[in-house]
Parts: sequence; C-alpha cells; structure tokens
Amino acid sequence: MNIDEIMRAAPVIPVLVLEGEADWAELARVFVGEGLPVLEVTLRTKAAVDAIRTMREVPGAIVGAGTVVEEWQLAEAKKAGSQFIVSPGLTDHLALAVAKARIPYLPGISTAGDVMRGLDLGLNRFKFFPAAASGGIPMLKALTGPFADVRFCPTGGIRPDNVQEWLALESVLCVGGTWLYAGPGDTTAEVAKRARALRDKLATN
Ligand SMILES: O=C(O)C(=O)C[C@H](O)[C@H](O)COP(=O)(O)O
Repeated sequence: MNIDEIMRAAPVIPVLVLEGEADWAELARVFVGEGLPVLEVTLRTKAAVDAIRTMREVPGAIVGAGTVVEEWQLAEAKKAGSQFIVSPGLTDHLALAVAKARIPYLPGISTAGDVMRGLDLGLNRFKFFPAAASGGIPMLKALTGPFADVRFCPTGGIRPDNVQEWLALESVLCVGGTWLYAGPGDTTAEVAKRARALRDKLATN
C-alpha cells in the first residue's frame, strides 16, 4: 500500500502511546474489529518496537511507527515490520532516508514552506501537526488553497467533538488522535466502546 491508500483505509488513525506490558495483539484486534485498522504506534516508549512487531501479525492491521525523528528509529521501525512511518515534522535528511528504505511516509507539516519542501522531496501527503495549535481548520483551509493536490491527516487536538468537522474538509483523508486509547489500565472493552461511539458519530454524517 502507498501512503494515500493507507490514509484512505480508515477515517481515524489511533495514535497509540503504549506503556508497560499488555496484550497488544488484542488491542490491535479490537481496533481492526471496530473498523479502525490503521494504527500509529509512537516510538516514545520502550514497549513500542515490540508492540509493532506483535500488532503487525494481527490480520487486517496496518501498523505504522510514529514519532520517528531520527534515522536509527527508522531502522528499528523497519526491522519491526512497520508498514508506514510518521514524523512530527519534516527534514530533508529523514525524508530521503525513508524514501531509500521504501516505506510509505507521512511527515508532519504546519506551514506553506514545509509543504513546499515536501513537494520538492516528492511528497504530497502530510500529517498536519499540531493541528489545533497551528491554527486549526482555518489554517488548514488557508494552507490548502495553493496546494490543490495535497492531502492531509490532521493530528494534535482532534477529539470526538471536532472529528467530523475535520473529516468534512476535502483536503483531509483521515485524522489521527490519541483519545481512543487511554494508556495503562485502559481495557479493551472501553476501547471498543470509544471506537463504536466514533463509528456511530461518523455514520450520522
Ligand atoms: O509524537 C508524535 O509524533 C505524534 O504523533 C504526536 C501525536 O500525533 C500527538 O501527540 C497527538 O496528540 P493528541 O492531541 O493527543 O491526539
């Protein structure tokens, strides 16, 4: 799958900060079962790389590594079987390394200059990050004016009460958010409940 196909595979990408020990395969199965198969596991925790390896084995799951900011993390993410890479920002160095590694890439942008640098690098799919703090929907609308073919995954401040507004934008293929998984102590029943509430909400569009 290329990055466009991955972005179109689900309206919301759960951004997962996985800590401690838990049945990560079961968590992935819940998301897949609830129609959210694209998962971003942030490389912010010790558990992340093993969790990617485990979740990757769940049928239907499309598992990527997030918070990739350095080249060694890219190598780890690739070794664990990551199907895509997400970064909070965009640097030429990392973007070229990801291209060389031949993994779909979703780097973060928040300015017109970022988008232009991405286009120079052959990229036209970006994470808009941090979406709310960078000016929210008015900023993304203003940004997309000059870049008609560019598509985004806004992340950072997306919540159940504003997710529909973001997804209604033509330039938005999907959004990312951490709210679907609350961290250690969260149960798969609670996760499933949140995912179902989201699905019901999106179905009323
Ligand atoms: O570390 C990264 O590279 C990230 O991916 C950052 C996350 O996308 C945001 O932290 C999402 O934050 P929420 O506003 O809680 O949904």
